Amino acid sequence: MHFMTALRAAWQSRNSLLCVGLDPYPARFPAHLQGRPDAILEFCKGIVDATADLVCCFKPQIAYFAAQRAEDQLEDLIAHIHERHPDTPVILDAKRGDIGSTAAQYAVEAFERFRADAITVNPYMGRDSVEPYLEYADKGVILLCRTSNPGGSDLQFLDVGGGERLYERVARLVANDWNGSGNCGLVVGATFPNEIARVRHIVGDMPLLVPGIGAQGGDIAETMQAGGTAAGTGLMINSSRAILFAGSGEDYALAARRVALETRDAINANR
Ligand SMILES: O=C(O)c1cc(=O)[nH]c(=O)n1[C@@H]1O[C@H](COP(=O)(O)O)[C@@H](O)[C@H]1O
Repeated sequence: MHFMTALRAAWQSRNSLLCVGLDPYPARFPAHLQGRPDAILEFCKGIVDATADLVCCFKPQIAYFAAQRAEDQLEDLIAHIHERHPDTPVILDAKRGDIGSTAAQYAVEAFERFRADAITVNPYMGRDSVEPYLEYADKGVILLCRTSNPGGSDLQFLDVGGGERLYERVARLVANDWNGSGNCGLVVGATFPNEIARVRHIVGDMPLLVPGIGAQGGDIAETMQAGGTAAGTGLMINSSRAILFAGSGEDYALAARRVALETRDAINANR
C-alpha cells in the first residue's frame, strides 16, 4: 500500500497523530533486559506492542541500531511491526543524503533490506540526490526542512533571496517540483511553531513529521495550531525518549503506554 494511503488510514482508524520514535539506548534499558544479545529487539517489541493502537506510525532511528551492531535487530523489528501491526506504517529515520548512485543503494537498504514504508532524507544535495527514493512511488520520502535543533537556524534560516529563507525554499521546491508521485513529506520541529505555520502555508495539506515534543520541550497546543490541516490531520507528531523511558522497571512498556496515551489525548484535545 502507498505510504500516504496507509498514513491517512491510520490517522482515521487510530484517531491519532502520534508517532512513537524507536531510539533504543541500552544504558537506559530495564535491568531484566540488560546484557541480553537481543535486548534492543525485545525492548522495542515491548514498546511497539504496548502502543501500536495509539499511533499513526513508528519511527526507528537507524543510528541507535547501527551503533550497537544491531541492524539485524532493526530488520527483525520492522518485520515484527509489519506482521503484528500491518496497518502501522514505519518511517526509517536515516536522514540520508548523497549523490544519486550512492543514494540508490541507500534506497535499496531502506525499502528492500529494512522494508520501511518511508525514509527521512536530507535535501541539501538537491533533486538528483533525492530521485532514487522518489522512484519508489509508493514509499514516503520525508525531507528535512526546519529541524528541531537550535543549530538548525545556522543554515535553514539564511535568506536565499527576496526575504525567502532556506527552509521555505525547501518547502516550496518539494511541494511544487519534487512531489510528482504525491509521496513527499517534510520534517519541521515542534520547537519552532512559527515555522510550522509558514511551512503549512506553503505546502497545503502535505504531511509533516514533527519531532521535538516531549524531551525537547516543544508545545503540543502550539504545534497543532500551527500545523494541523482543516481536516485536523496532516501531522505525525513524534516523541521518542519521553515515551521509551517513561518507566525503568519490568513494566516499562506499560509506563510507555501510559505516556503515549496521555500524549495522543493531549494532541487530540487540540485538533
Ligand atoms: O528526522 C527526525 O526524526 C528528527 C528531525 C529533527 O529535526 N529533530 C529530531 O529530533 N529528529 C529525531 O526525532 C527524535 C526525537 O527524539 P526525542 O527528542 O527523544 O523525542 C530523534 O530520533 C531525532 O533524531
